[in-house]
Amino acid sequence: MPVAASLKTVSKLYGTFAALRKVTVDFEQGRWYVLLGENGAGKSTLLRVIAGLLQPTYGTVLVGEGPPHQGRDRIGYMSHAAMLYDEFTAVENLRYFASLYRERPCQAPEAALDAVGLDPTLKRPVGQYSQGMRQRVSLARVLISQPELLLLDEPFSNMDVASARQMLALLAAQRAQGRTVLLTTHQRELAEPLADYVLTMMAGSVASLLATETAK
Ligand SMILES: Nc1ncnc2c1ncn2[C@@H]1O[C@H](COP(=O)(O)OP(=O)(O)OP(=O)(O)O)[C@@H](O)[C@H]1O
Repeated sequence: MPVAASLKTVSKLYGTFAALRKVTVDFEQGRWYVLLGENGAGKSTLLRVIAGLLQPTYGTVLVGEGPPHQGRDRIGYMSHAAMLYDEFTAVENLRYFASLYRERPCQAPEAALDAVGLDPTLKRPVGQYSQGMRQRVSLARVLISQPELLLLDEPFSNMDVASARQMLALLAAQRAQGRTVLLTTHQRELAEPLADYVLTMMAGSVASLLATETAK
């Protein structure tokens, strides 16, 4: 099975505190991983290291064949913070983000919004959107460049269950197209039924990596 991302003895230290401790794990291409663990277990740090936003203190991270910054265009990262321009409409936000990808064909902003269940004709700036709507725009921002590796940090944290389920269906469609999804959540009952693997972190280490029925 080809590997989308791989970590070898990766540690991330803040002073003497280890947010990640000697993490070694391969993420197979086209699979869906749910990352679980208590607050502070290191889930966000793991995603940020794979996204190339954090440099590990020790160890090696590969995305495909190379380091994360080489594969940057192939990665879609969605953090807790929405990373949107509040004074712009959703279409304007997406048009701007799409313009940052020079080498990569992007979806039309309207199509990306439609795909996440938002009305592309809304003229309100996203600063006036509800949190759930902002998260949909964030997901559209991530999906617009059609990345092969999706790193999603708590994508449904402020959503109602119906919206979260819609978003999960959308992500399932991404996976069906061969994309790899790594998703952290505290709502395991929502995401776990669709996942191939459940990775549980504890105090900066991988406590377990278990295949679900879906993976078999
Ligand atoms: N810049 C930083 N400086 C010092 N400590 C940090 C820094 N960033 C993260 N940490 C610490 O590293 C640990 C892991 O944080 P991380 O955000 O990866 O956890 P998490 O599993 O994603 O938690 P949550 O579920 O609360 O988001 C935490 O104890 C956090 O306080």
